[in-house]
Amino acid sequence: MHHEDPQPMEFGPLGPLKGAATVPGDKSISHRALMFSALARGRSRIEGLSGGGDVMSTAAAMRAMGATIERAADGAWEVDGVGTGCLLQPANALDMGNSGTSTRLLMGLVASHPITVTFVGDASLSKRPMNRVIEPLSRIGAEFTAAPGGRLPLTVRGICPATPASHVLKVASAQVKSALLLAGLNTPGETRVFEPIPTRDHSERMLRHFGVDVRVGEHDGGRDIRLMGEAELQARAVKVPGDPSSAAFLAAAALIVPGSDVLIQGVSINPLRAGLFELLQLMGGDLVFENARDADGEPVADIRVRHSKLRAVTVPDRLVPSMIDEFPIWFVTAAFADGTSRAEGLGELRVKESDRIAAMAAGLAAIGVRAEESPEGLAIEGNGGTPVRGGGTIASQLDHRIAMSFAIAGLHADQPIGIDDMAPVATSFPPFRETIESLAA
Ligand SMILES: O=C(O)C1=C[C@@H](OP(=O)(O)O)[C@@H](O)[C@H](O)C1
Ligand SMILES: C=C(OP(=O)(O)O)C(=O)O
Repeated sequence: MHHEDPQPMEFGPLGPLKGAATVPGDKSISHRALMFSALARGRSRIEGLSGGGDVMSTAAAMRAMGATIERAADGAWEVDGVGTGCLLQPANALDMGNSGTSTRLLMGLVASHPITVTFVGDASLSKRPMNRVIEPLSRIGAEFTAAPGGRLPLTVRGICPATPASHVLKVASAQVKSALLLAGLNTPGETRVFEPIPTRDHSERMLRHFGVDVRVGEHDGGRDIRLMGEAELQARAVKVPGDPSSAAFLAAAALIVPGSDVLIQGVSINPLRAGLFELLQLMGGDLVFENARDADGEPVADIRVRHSKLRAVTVPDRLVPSMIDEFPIWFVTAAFADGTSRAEGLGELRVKESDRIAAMAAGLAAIGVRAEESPEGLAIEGNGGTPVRGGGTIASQLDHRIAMSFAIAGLHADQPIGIDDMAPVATSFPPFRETIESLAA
């Protein structure tokens, strides 16, 4: 495990943001592209993979279990996979860094292979709950030992052949859903997952792209997913679209900084990821999708965003899962709207890289924004679009999204906002600062 030196930084006004920008490849899709190509037999090629630290944790883990993963001269990644059922016993514990997605999906993959794997992670990841994956994976026969409360460090003893199961998700979590589907790949027969509330469906879409028999039915507002094991994945070419969760920061910046007009190119607008964009439109934000197209089964568009006068809004429940990672930057955006904005049903935010409700409430108070925390929500008093007071130093708590959210607030503040540590931003958006500066130039 590496501990990087903290990188304190200040963010103040930079002038209107103008012109075009791109964002790193989608983090969720990148994890899956690496895992599936590492499991396929033959050579896959991935274009647009995220270079963020979380995705590199997945790459290192798949290498440790036998895949060859190399960067080609043109920047694409080439992966030689091992074949389903043929993951190798890694020599050492797998270091998942800051990445919940890597940890939970790989726990599922390992669960149906005849190997024993220990997962470790940084201080943030070591606080996050893993029982949500341990419990259903125990039903297929895998065995676990974990730190108290079902946390990392954690060891999975996989079972082969595993017993196929039919699961009903207790939390709306694409990570739990995906862990169970990935366990199903090397399990004989049918693995079934019912999610009462639909979550991001990148695993289902990409498994089909790799030739796996995955069927999705809809009933009672939920989704019933059936996967047929033991699945032979076919090596494929994958194009990873831009990350909407990274684009969210640029879109928010353009909306709140007067005079801005920005085009964010090639972003995934998967309906189960695009909740924030719809919400910003509901608030009166001038945000439109241009040139909508398809990239290997994922919908993609360029997103044009201009500075706008925003109205406060109460977040409709139906949008919550499709903007789950965007709440920190939405809270900041709401601070510039006219009136008090509210969101409830956000209990999951308390178990992300930080407690994102508490971290945002504390940070907003520090920059002069009134916000009121409830057990599962936050209400934010907006100022109608004037600069926030700013000043102070934000504790980013090893959470990239907290750090980036307050950096954006600094772009429309009377006094610059200090962030105690911008290093975590490299987990998802390494060129964050450069991208903002290039739009301001
Ligand atoms: O499946 C995924 O790629 C992710 C699912 C979400 O987590 P949960 O499954 O915990 O909701 C999200 O917050 C995370 O950033 C990525
Ligand atoms: C929650 C996040 O990621 P993960 O769960 O993979 O750490 C995130 O990127 O906001």
